[in-house]
Order: sequence, then structure tokens, then C-alpha cells
Amino acid sequence: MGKKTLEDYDVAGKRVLLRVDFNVPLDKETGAISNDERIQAALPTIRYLLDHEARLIIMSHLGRPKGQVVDSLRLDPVADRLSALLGQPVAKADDCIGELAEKAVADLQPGQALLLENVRFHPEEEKNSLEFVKKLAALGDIFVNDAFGTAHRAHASTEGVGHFLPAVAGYLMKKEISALARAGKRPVRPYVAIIGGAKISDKILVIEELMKIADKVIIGGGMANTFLAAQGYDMQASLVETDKIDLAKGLLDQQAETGKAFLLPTDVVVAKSLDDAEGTVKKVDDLAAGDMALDIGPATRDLYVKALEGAQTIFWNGPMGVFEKEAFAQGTNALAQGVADSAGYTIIGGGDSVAAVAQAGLSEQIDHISTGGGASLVFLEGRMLPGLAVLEEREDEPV
Ligand SMILES: Nc1ncnc2c1ncn2[C@@H]1O[C@H](COP(=O)(O)OP(=O)(O)O)[C@@H](O)[C@H]1O
Ligand SMILES: O=C(OP(=O)(O)O)[C@H](O)COP(=O)(O)O
Ligand SMILES: [Mg+2]
Repeated sequence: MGKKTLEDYDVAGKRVLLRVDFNVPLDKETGAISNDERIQAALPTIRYLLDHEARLIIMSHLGRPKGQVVDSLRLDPVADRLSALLGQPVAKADDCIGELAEKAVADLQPGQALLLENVRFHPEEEKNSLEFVKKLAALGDIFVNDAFGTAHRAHASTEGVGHFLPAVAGYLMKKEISALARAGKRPVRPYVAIIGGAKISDKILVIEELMKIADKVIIGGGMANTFLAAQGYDMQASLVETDKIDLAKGLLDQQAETGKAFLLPTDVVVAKSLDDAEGTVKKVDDLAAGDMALDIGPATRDLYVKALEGAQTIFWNGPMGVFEKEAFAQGTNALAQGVADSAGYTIIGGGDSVAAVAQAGLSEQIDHISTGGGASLVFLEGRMLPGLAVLEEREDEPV
């Protein structure tokens, strides 16, 4: 990795400003944490810092509150879960800057932990505004970045503060980079990449690069709908990003020229509402008014699982459907089983994808479960991660 780590500084008594990605999936009905793997993944770093008598100040975002206070995205339940996992109290401040944060930091003793409120309640976080960065940085003496899942964002708490404090990587950051490097520059081939999920505008551009790097690209989930619309199918009420249809057309043209294997659904599971107890299987040219494509269909499932045969490297980000609802989880489950059965090196990344694989009970059979979806895609493309780039280089041998 070539970056300094938390072991390179004496943290005893110091105020350590730690960025983590506690953007955990929440149950759509109850708002409760539905999967806490992102919290668990940061525990080695948190435990090390507390054991070494740091005054630990933890920062994270949760969801996309767009610069406003959104009560359902407060971090109190996350502080409670972290406290339960650690077996010690975790204080919680109701803001990440200003008097509330400063007071909570001043009260911290060595070996104690504090979680600041959702950094995205301030619009300056995503803008990486200098004044906001300085306020955050003033809370700490050392910056540790363990938020691999957000390392592709150049935000105040992931990148900005790194310019004002000694800045080093945590254990999760280090582990993610070394595991993903195996699928990076020289993947063992055949290499199959699978992309699904809902963050279409964020991730569609990455597909162009993946089409160059991977031997086969499989598209499912919400991402597939925009491509199907680009092929001229009427996706009706499905999640489609209309302003990305032209981009998708361009990618399809490129694919036609290169002949690269690029798989799209031939059938989907549709429903009129997310609350429907079961969906209906339809061919992609057969959707009726009000139909939403919420999962890949059985023929597509078989096609995709077969396409994994013989793969030596598999990377998957983004569920094949709305797996949170049983009626639309079959595509994701079938593909998870296919990846689990593969003899190749397998990586599944993304906050929701990780939850989906855990729900399918298959996490143990995957070589690397990455806490980052967007971040691992950017890394595998060979692009720089701003949250990693800002960390100090090691002068001696790389770790
Ligand atoms: N066809 C679809 N229509 C709407 N949402 C979908 C569809 N397929 C998957 N999703 C949603 O995508 C979300 C995850 O997307 P994303 O955040 O990009 O993945 P990850 O967190 O694994 O990186 C899930 O909440 C899932 O319900
Ligand atoms: O959940 C995340 O990414 P992912 O859904 O791609 O895994 C990260 O916390 C980044 O969140 P963002 O995409 O709102 O910046
Ligand atoms: Mg997600």
C-alpha cells in the first residue's frame, strides 16, 4: 500500500480523529440497522486505538441527507451498536462541529470513544469546504482513515482533514487495498465482473473501464434497466435514469464493436409495488403500464450463473434485485450461490451487496468481502482514491 498506518504514530493521550464508513443498511420499515458488518470491519482499528490510550473521535456519514438534519439518519443507533460490539460506552455528540462537538471532545479521557453526528448533515462535507475542514481538523491531533467504502469521495472528513493533520491508514483500509490488488492490475483470467444495484449515475461510467479489463461483464439490478431502456425496451415504472440512456447506448455500441461478452437480462420479475407479496416473471419486451422490474428472471438467473463457470476471478458489486424483499431476492441469491461455488478468486463489495450475501448465508464462502462498492470499482479501474491519496507515504518499504 505504501502508506503510513496507525502504528506509525504514538497515539497515547492524543485526540485521534478516525473516519469510518458506518453507512450501514437500514431496515426500510423500522429504520433499524439490518447489517452491521461495516461497524464490525472497523473494530480492529478502534480496539487498537483504545487499547493504546487514544482519545478517540469517530466520524461517519449515514445515507444521503443532502446537507440537512434528517432524524432517521442520526447516528445514535450506530453508537449503541458500536458500544455493544466493543463492550464499553461510546459517547455521542449531536453535531460533528461547533460547541456540541468541542464539549464532547474536551470530556474525552484516554481510552474513551466518541461518535460525532452524521457529517453529511452539513452541506460543506461533500463540498470539502475549507472552513468546515478546518473545524473538523481542529478536533483532533492525528487523522486515521479507515473508511475504505467512502475513499472514492473527496469530502471534508475523508480527504480534506488529511491536509491539516498527520494522516494515516487504519487496518481496514490496509486490508481492503491488499485484497483488491489481487483483482487489480493483473487479474487471473477469465475475469468476470458483475454490476447491479441502484447507484446508476455513480457507477455507469465505471462499466466502460470494466469492459476493457474484464473478459465478461454481467449487468443486473437497477443498473440493467437503464441499458434495457437504451436498447429500446419500455421499462415502464422501473428505476431508469433517463439522463444516462445515451451514455448506455454509447457503451452498447462500443460493446458491439469489440464483441466483449456483455450480458443483460432477458427476463425480469415485475410488480406494481415493492410491497407486493410476489412478482410476475416477464420477458423484457413485455412490461405493462405500472410494471417495475425488481429482480432478474429465472432464465436470466440460469444464464448468469452459467456465465460464471470457469471464471478464475470474479468481482461483484450491486444486488441483482430488491433483495431486501423476499419476493425479489431470488436473482441475488442464485448469483451469490454461483459466486460462492466458484473455484476462482471471488470478491463481493458494497454495503448492500455484503448484506445480501450475509442474508443468503454465504459470506464464509467468498474470498474477500469488501465494505466498499463504489470505492472498490474505482480502485479496480486503476483510478486514485482521494481518501487514500491524502495519507502520508512511507519512506521505508511499502506495507
Ligand atoms: N431493479 C431494481 N430496482 C430498484 N432498486 C434496485 C433494483 N435492484 C437492486 N436495487 C437496489 O439497489 C440497492 C443497492 O445498490 P448499491 O448501493 O448500488 O449497491 P452496494 O451497496 O452493494 O454498492 C439495494 O437497496 C437494492 O434494493
Ligand atoms: O455505501 C456506500 O457505497 P456503496 O453503496 O457503493 O457500497 C458508501 O458509504 C458511499 O456512500 P455514497 O455513495 O452515498 O457516497
Ligand atoms: Mg449501497
